[in-house]
Amino acid sequence: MATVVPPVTQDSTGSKGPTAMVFMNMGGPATTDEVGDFLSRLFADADLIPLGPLQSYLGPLISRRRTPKIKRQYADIGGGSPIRKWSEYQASEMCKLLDKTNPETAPHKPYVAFRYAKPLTEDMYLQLLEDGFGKGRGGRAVAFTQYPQYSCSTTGSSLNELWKLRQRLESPRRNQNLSAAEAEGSIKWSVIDRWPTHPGLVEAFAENITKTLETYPEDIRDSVVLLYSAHSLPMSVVNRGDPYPAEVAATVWAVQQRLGHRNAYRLCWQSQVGPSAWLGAQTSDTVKNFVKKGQKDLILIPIAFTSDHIETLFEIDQEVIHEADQLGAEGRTRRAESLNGSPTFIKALADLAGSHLRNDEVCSRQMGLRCPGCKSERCLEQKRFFMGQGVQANAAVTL
Ligand SMILES: C=CC1=C(C)c2cc3[nH]c(cc4nc(cc5[nH]c(cc1n2)c(C)c5CCC(=O)O)C(CCC(=O)O)=C4C)c(C)c3C=C
Ligand code: FES
Ligand SMILES: [Fe+2]
Repeated sequence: MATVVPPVTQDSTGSKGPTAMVFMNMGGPATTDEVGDFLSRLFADADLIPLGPLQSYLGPLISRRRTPKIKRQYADIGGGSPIRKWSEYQASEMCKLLDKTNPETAPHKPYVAFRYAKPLTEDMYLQLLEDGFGKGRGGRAVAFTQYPQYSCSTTGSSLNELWKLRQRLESPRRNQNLSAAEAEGSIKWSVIDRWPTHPGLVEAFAENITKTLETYPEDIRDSVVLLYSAHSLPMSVVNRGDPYPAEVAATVWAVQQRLGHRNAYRLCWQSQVGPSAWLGAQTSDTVKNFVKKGQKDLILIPIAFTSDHIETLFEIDQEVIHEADQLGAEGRTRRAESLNGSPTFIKALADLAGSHLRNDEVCSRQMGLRCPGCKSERCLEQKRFFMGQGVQANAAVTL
């Protein structure tokens, strides 16, 4: 494989570098004016919201109808989502650590690829090519999902999009401008597809929970109930066999173990949208029930997202906790801080990425296995592509 023309000085380039570290996530509107575009991309995504043959008609209709309400929510949390700020910070701090721990793949260059907001996956890909990756010169890039637990509706959707753009921008079959030789030297992708029980992630959650526990008087601290809250899934996705509910539960169990099971806990699910059946118990009902029964000392812990977003800043802080107070919680229902800029969390990201790079991993074995109820050709093709990128090329890709 040809090497990339390094975009930085030769001195800092290791024998296998440079390496692009691409943080994948859903993204969020940076300003209230971007809410319409964000929702229209979200409702156009058949991997997240399958609307059948009417997707291109119904998607824009539903997104236009929801825009005013969601705009107000972003206005209430300060006018936009902080996800871009946190993602860029986390990625660049992680790359600084990797340059020290993994000099052979240095320099590590941070990129962010969002599914529904800027910078979009396409913006990231074009930037990679402009920076000297691909275009016949090869180079290595790691698609690092920022969802710790894998769902086909989140990480799966981002990987399908990445695979689609790779076909469009680098495949000789789709792009007549590329010769076969150039395609030979296209970007070598690997994927960090899930990390629900990474010890550093668990430590970072445990640290933030402990900080919040310490705001309660010592004599009642052990009787505070920990309410882990994750974005829910439609039951149709759960019943298809999506891995997310089991992986979220694995994170919760690992954090509970790290905390020594000193507090009782429940895992509950938030943010369901629309009239269909979603996985419960719902976070808001759970809090209301506990408070009504007299259990007011509750800590809400967002467990499936690594930075703040409307679901923490609006739904938990302004709706759920407000409701608890109205029912008499007297400020005793609180929220643990999101991971955001936690140095423990950033060290965990570097540790995870560092061993992925050192071990030349392609993706997890688990990624090859499709959901038992999956009928999507996109999933099949995407998995074939990413599984076939390296030494595991002949590993079971799936039916
Ligand atoms: C791990 C996190 C998430 C999963 C799993 C997830 C699945 C999922 N979401 C929808 C529909 C919507 N989600 C919306 C917003 C939204 N979703 C997540 C995370 C997960 N979603 C976040 C963090 C956000 C907010 C983004 C931010 O604040 O920056 C929305 C838009 C908001 C709204 O209209 O209410 C929709 C719609 C489905 C259908 C789904 C599983 C199939
Ligand atoms: S929906 Fe899970 S693999 Fe396709
Ligand atoms: Fe969502």
